[in-house]
Amino acid sequence: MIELVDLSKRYKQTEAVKKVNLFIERGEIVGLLGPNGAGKSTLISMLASLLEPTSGDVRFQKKSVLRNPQPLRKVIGMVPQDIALYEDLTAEENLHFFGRIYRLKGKELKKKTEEVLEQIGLTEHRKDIVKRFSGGMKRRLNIGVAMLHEPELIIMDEPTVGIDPQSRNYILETVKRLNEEKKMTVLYTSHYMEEVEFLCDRIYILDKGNLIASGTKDEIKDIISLERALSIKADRWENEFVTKLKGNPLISRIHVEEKEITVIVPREVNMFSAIIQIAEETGQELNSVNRKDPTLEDVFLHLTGRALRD
Ligand SMILES: Nc1ncnc2c1ncn2[C@@H]1O[C@H](COP(=O)(O)OP(=O)(O)OP(=O)(O)O)[C@@H](O)[C@H]1O
Repeated sequence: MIELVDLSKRYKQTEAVKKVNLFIERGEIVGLLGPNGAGKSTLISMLASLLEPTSGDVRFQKKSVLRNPQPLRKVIGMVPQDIALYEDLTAEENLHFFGRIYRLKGKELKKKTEEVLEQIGLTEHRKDIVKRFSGGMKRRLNIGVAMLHEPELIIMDEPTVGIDPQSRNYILETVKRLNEEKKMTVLYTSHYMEEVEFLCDRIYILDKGNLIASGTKDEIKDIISLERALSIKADRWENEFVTKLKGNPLISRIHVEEKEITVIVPREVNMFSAIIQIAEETGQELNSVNRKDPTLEDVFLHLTGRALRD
């Protein structure tokens, strides 16, 4: 359906996107994963022909859209990161307003508005002023606006940032449902691994403007099949314990959080006893040491040496 070919964007000093190649097939949910500043917003703005690339091409049904973006624009619904709604209007009034921009009117506009309110779970709040909505409700309405003209492809730029868990789940379920029932193709960007793992058929991982991995979840997790991730848990860390782990030559990657340390080690090495020994030597009390099934988060740590949300 859509193909990006060697797509790049440079803003003065910053190379925000570097020669990215990516494709989206009809009916897929594709995840674009990367930490803040990785270039996700820049990439999807170029894909939606809202931003001109420095070089490379965007193709829709095998034709370049750079000179002729209209056919692509017609089938795209874009959910921006920033909420774009009229705060003093009700949910329904907002949908009517944006519906008219999409040239919907009369009975059709009414019908689409009702359908969208139902899909985003805001039917009961249709007459409420948006100003009084929670952050999560506003986001849901923002998604509703992008769905009014029944886009074939919906692009969502981190739609769950800064909202409560309940709204977040609601949004994730809605995306799944739209894909299954309406056969909507979805490009979903996020820096939350678990969202992408839950939703997406295929995943692209972007870091500092470069695509560093792509494939199905299993393919991506296979990247670290020669290694394994171990989780070490404790209430607090002794500095010396952490220093010794960091200095251990068998540990290729380490990520330290308040109560959990994740280490990546070669598959054939039995690190359990070594970790317990280091703990004994340094007076570190441990709650547990467990082998973890690799998550996409671990893959990112493996590939970049950094955690996604550092
Ligand atoms: N208009 C702009 N002018 C100059 N630099 C920019 C502009 N927009 C983005 N950048 C830079 O390009 C890089 C990629 O930014 P982008 O917003 O695409 O990343 P992102 O992955 O979407 O991150 P976030 O989740 O924080 O939005 C960053 O270094 C950013 O500072």
